[in-house]
Amino acid sequence: EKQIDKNKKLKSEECHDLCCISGNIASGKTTCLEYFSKTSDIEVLTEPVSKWRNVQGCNPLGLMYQDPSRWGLTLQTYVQLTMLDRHVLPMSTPVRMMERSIYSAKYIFAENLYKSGKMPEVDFAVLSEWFEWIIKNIAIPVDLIVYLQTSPQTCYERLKQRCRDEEKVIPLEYLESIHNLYEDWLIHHKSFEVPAPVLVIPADHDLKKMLHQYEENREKILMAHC
Ligand SMILES: Nc1ncnc2c1ncn2[C@@H]1O[C@H](COP(=O)(O)OP(=O)(O)O)[C@@H](O)[C@H]1O
Ligand SMILES: Nc1ccn([C@H]2C[C@H](O)[C@@H](COP(=O)(O)O)O2)c(=O)n1
Repeated sequence: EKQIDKNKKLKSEECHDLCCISGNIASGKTTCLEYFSKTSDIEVLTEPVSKWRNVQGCNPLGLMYQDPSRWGLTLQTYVQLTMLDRHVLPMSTPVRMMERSIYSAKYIFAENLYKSGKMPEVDFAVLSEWFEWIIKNIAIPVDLIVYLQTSPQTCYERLKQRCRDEEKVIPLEYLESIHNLYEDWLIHHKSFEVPAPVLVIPADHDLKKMLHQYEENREKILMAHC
């Protein structure tokens, strides 16, 4: 409750809009953000994937895909830190669009590692305590979650096309698990509290149709505040 109060206070005082673009791996989040980045007065923050691939010369993303039981906590701790860093950056424009959030890192990716038996219980407990501490003590306001809803098969095809080295080992089943966790969280409300209203955009379509849908939803996305 305290957290909700804090969020409201921050929102009414500053009247800024934070919209998180969420969805499965390779669902088109970065492409969507690139499109909106051409609009003035919008700040776009993509996920800091380059950091996850290179922290002081090490590659926790690659290590996690090679051996999730050993490196899952390492990656997710670093993801949590870098996402928090994104959330607390002071806003300099009326609207910020951000790729995913600290919530999806925990509720989707950490949860998936744990539920699939690839993250040991003690690792999950430590990560969970960190997460709970953060959301209790630091205001992380989100005004809107835009969910790019895709089929896992579409993501699998786009993932192969993108061809990121670390992700070559990802099977379709992994994308299906991530998809189910997103659906349970944002559509069926069966898992965790959703921190903001959700706008669902069907995202299996070709780029032309996607850009058309972004235009159709522009107002809703940019005017989620106040
Ligand atoms: N609507 C679309 N149709 C076909 N390919 C797409 C579409 N949107 C994105 N892509 C391509 O799919 C890959 C993943 O897209 P990206 O925006 O990087 O996804 P994400 O940021 O969600 O991981 C990229 O190669 C991108 O060019
Ligand atoms: N909490 C997270 C967030 C992301 N990842 C992985 C998934 C992808 O391989 C990569 C970047 O995701 P994308 O922006 O392409 O959807 O990072 C993770 O393992 N844990």
